[in-house]
Amino acid sequence: MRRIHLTADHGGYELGRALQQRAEGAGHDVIWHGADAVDPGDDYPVQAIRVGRAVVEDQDAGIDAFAVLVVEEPAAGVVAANKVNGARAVPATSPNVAIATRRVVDANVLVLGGDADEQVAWLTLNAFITTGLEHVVDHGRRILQIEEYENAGTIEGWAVQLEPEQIARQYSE
Ligand SMILES: O=P(O)(O)OC[C@H]1O[C@@H](O)[C@H](O)[C@@H]1O
Repeated sequence: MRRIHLTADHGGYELGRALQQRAEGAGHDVIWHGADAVDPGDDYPVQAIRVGRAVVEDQDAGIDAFAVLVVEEPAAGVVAANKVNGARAVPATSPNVAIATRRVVDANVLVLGGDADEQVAWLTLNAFITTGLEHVVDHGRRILQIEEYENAGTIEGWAVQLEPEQIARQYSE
């Protein structure tokens, strides 16, 4: 069971709701962040940033959480969600793509296209939430560099100087 912060704009509303039902049926702790209905006037940045913030806050608190955003054009949602410090938002059109994003960059926000096949989207979501980071020393160091830039505005400092065991320890904390 995982917490899933789920949201969709009018470009992904029907698929978002379908995924909500499936995820709840599978026993996950699903938090729906809107919209409440198809609203052509809603804007994806609000929802993208909302779920980006929610997943980062949960992960900082040690909660096993992910975010999923469904919009018409995934790239738009990815750009918006990645403005949140600590959010690593990626688009994925298949389980294999989702697995790669999790292994390499420990992505925490999955952005799906509203016209995706429901079953493929569900399998993609499941692959995303059940795959972990691989090669923690190398991949973790690079993620720590991103976080260093987010927090300090530089990648010249501590993250690039860590020893492998420090990276593994730091990343697993
Ligand atoms: O309703 P329109 O503006 O045509 O398209 C909305 C979609 O276009 C992009 O902003 C987002 O992907 C959103 O889902």
